[in-house]
Amino acid sequence: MTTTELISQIKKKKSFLCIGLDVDLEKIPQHLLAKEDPIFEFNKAIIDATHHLAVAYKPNIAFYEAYGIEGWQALEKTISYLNEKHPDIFTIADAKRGDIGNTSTRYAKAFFSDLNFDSITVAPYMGEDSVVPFLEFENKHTILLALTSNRGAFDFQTKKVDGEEVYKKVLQTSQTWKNHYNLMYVVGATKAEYFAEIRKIIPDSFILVPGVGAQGGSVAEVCKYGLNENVGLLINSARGIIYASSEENFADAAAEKAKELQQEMESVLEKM
Ligand SMILES: O=c1ccn([C@@H]2O[C@H](COP(=O)(O)O)[C@@H](O)[C@H]2O)c(=O)[nH]1
Repeated sequence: MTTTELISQIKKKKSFLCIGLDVDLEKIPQHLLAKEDPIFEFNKAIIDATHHLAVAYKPNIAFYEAYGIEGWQALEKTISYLNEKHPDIFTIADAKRGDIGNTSTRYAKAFFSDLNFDSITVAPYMGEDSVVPFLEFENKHTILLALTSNRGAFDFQTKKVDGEEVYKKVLQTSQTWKNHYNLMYVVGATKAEYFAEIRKIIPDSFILVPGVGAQGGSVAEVCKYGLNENVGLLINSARGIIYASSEENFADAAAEKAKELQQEMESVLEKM
């Protein structure tokens, strides 16, 4: 999907909501465990109930790898279902990959060519040659970790090197790389006070913002300085939506939570 198509979906749905598909068999409604593929059945029900409220879905790959071959097959079925039934939805493989160049090339092939995700999260720690192989794919997006939502973000990302915070160096330096127009960035909702500084460095880029809901971040605080003229934000919530209920009505309960976030986003967009 192109960035222009993503922006047009945001305007059409009046939403910049991304729903995290982080499936935990201990948290899903127990009646689904009797099905042949409980992970896929859970995802399908959540997608069917919420696709009109969200512009993106983000399965975190760890939640699928943790279930071995069955988890991987459920991931394949989920991305195929999204691509076939909802080709207008932006898909994010939250895989946090990145390695020496020839290895990154294989990761890019797996997630972009084989699974056909629109985007993947990548860690910048190994530098330019570990990221550029992902950027070579046209109309695929590489979402670089800049300032993450967790406490550990303060261990390295906000530390200064040569007078500048590491996360700022990540933003500035990556903007000089080949095909940098395929970059987006991760900034946590729990770091809302950093958005004004971040927008000075990357005014036009899309930012994926995890950390609302279960981690306590606020949509309003993120939007204050995070929005740009094309909206430029994808705000993610996983547990706060998908585990709203563990009863049979779980998908309706998820849709209610998604609707609350979508309506908050719609009123933000109306004021732009
Ligand atoms: O900085 C980051 C980067 C990624 N994540 C991921 O986003 C979701 C958040 O889930 P919630 O249940 O809404 O808290 C999850 O997959 C994380 O691994 C993040 O939280 N922070």
